[in-house]
Amino acid sequence: MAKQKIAVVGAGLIGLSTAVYISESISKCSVTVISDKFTPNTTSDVAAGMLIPHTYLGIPIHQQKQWIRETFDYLFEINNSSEASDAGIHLVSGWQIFKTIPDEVLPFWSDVVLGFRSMTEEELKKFPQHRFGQAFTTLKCDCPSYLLWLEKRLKGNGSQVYARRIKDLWELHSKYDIVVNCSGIGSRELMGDLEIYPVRGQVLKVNAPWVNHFIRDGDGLTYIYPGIHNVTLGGTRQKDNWSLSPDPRSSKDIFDRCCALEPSLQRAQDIKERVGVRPTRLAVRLQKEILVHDGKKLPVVHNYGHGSGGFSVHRGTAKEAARLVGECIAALEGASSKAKL
Ligand SMILES: Cc1cc2nc3c(=O)[nH]c(=O)nc-3n(C[C@H](O)[C@H](O)[C@H](O)COP(=O)(O)OP(=O)(O)OC[C@H]3O[C@@H](n4cnc5c(N)ncnc54)[C@H](O)[C@@H]3O)c2cc1C
Ligand SMILES: O=C(O)CCC(=O)C(=O)O
Repeated sequence: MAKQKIAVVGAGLIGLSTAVYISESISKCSVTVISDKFTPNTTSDVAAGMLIPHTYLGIPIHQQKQWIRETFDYLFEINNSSEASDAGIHLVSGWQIFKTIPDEVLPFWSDVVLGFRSMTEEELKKFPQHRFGQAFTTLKCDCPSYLLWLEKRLKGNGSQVYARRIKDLWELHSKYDIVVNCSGIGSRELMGDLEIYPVRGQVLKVNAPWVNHFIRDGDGLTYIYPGIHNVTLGGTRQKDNWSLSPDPRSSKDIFDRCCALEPSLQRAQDIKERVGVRPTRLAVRLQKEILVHDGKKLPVVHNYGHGSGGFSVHRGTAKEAARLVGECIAALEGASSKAKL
């Protein structure tokens, strides 16, 4: 039987990781990634890349936990291999701190990360404004390195990558059998999906190599995430704001908030401002849809709307998207053998 031709739209984290999963798990297909932007110009490049799960209110917790576990296990395996430095994956330990005791003293992902425990009184002395804290070790991606590594894996297994903006997924009908839509916030226009909205995030990337413990305020607004090449200082969460221009007042506010938690950051050098728009949705859209035009059909698998948590769940959602692609292939093969009878 001829190989099914799969087009993956989007070359951010979700498109590349989904394309890798499909190309490495389904032998009866060829994969082409089509995107208008690539690393270093995607939202995924701006992210801190921490595996710190965010809750999707529209998805059952057991499902989210499975995605997080699959992602953690996958990246931990890379971290334990000679690929770790190329892929930009490393372990990082630190603290999430709270001014008041949180509702979730034991979050649902506490047994996925490593060594989760409450902070001791001695540790909390570093943060006199905070009363409670959680200590754990998690994984972090250096985002541009990880995106390049995924792209290299794809090209290495014979997949194609093209630059092109898609106005309508139907454009792909004449050349491809199945389309996988990983266009992130682009799906608002591409699919007319008004359930997805932008949440603007501004961060600073600074040189402060002496900072190697992460610190996250439990309100989710202020964080210090040490990485391989720089430390990410955050942040902002501005709903319905599309602006990709850095706002100097936000930069000062972020810097001051982070210095209040880690005063040594006053000496940070080489401060760069970065902005991204989180593709936010109550639930990741992970489902099949059949587009129909003039009696012709095009199966589509959607995988978009990862909001603040794309890095934390990407391998799990890529696996689920690949499973749906497998179902589309089975249906296409079933239809073509029936046609031959
Ligand atoms: C400041 C900030 C910090 C973050 N930190 C973290 C973190 O620490 N941990 C975490 O888990 N998550 C984090 N996130 C969230 C994470 O970045 C996102 O969940 C993730 O990057 C979404 O990936 P994506 O591939 O869906 O989107 P994108 O990276 O935006 O990729 C979408 C792709 O689709 C392409 N595209 C769109 N429309 C079209 C079209 N019509 N035709 C062709 N191509 C199209 C784009 O060019 C792009 O290549 C952070 C986000 C921000 C903004
Ligand atoms: O929320 C965090 O701590 C990680 C960074 C992030 O996911 C974000 O800013 O969206």
